[in-house]
Amino acid sequence: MTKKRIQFLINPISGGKSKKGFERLARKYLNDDLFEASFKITERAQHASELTKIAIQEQVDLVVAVGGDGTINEIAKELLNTPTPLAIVPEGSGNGLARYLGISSDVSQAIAKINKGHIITIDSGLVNGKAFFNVAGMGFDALISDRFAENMTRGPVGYLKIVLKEISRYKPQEYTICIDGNEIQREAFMISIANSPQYGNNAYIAPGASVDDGLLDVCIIKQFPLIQFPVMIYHLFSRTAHQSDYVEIIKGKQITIERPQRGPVHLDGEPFTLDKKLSIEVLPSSLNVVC
Ligand SMILES: Nc1ncnc2c1ncn2[C@@H]1O[C@H](COP(=O)(O)OP(=O)(O)OP(=O)(O)O)[C@@H](O)[C@H]1O
Repeated sequence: MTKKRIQFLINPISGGKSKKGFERLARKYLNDDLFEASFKITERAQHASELTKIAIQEQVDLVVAVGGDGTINEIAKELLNTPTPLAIVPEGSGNGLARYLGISSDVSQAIAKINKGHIITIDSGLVNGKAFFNVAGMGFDALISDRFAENMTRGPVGYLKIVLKEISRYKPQEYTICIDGNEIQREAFMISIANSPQYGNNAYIAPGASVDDGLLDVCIIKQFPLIQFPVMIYHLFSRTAHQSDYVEIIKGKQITIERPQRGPVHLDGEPFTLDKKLSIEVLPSSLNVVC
């Protein structure tokens, strides 16, 4: 039997965790009767995309993201609408998509899934032509991703520190939102567009979202009094965000959002600056994932 060629792409900084022993550990658990493995370490942002393009040219059978949602994004956007599946070894700070897909952060268990080779097809989303697979967002959400990217302390503690610093001075923005032809105006603290239910670390912004329903969940979070912050956090972690008076969730396929000016948007936690008008759409069944 010909062995499948598998390309591991390792983000050395994701999750603030050293991956020095990763290759040895992965080789220990990977079934070498089935796979011929190659390992590459990313050297900078977007390098995982470049390496994925090369893997596709070399007709590799499977590309593995060893990192968090940002690493997955860089790899998956190249695998989008190709037959080549993505596999994930969760090594990020939040691991939103991997947690939703039930992929363990334990390397032996994540590799066991690869050995089994069960593949599903999931939806993805586009914001002004840029792909996301977990959650995209604007407003406070995007500002935090921006700050987090510059931050030296990765992981949930670093994230929380930035949130606490920025939250008291953040001003909500006016948005005109059109979801499948229905236009609404909202003043919002932030808007998240969810393909899968959670940001990461089991913080569920869209408890009813599903990666294979052909829909995106538009989560509009209104400005809330600071004293309500612990209650908002409780809603996120108890999967009850939809029950909060400050959260409105509308499902849709074609979405446009217009804001006062060009500004930050995050795609799977990675910061970008995009136009004031955002065209968002779901790409149903567009990515194969081992899980
Ligand atoms: N060698 C490198 N040096 C610096 N940055 C890198 C390197 N390789 C990849 N990156 C960047 O690291 C960033 C963070 O990766 P990733 O999102 O996977 O981890 P995380 O933020 O810790 O996890 P999560 O997104 O699950 O919260 C990405 O923006 C990626 O482009």
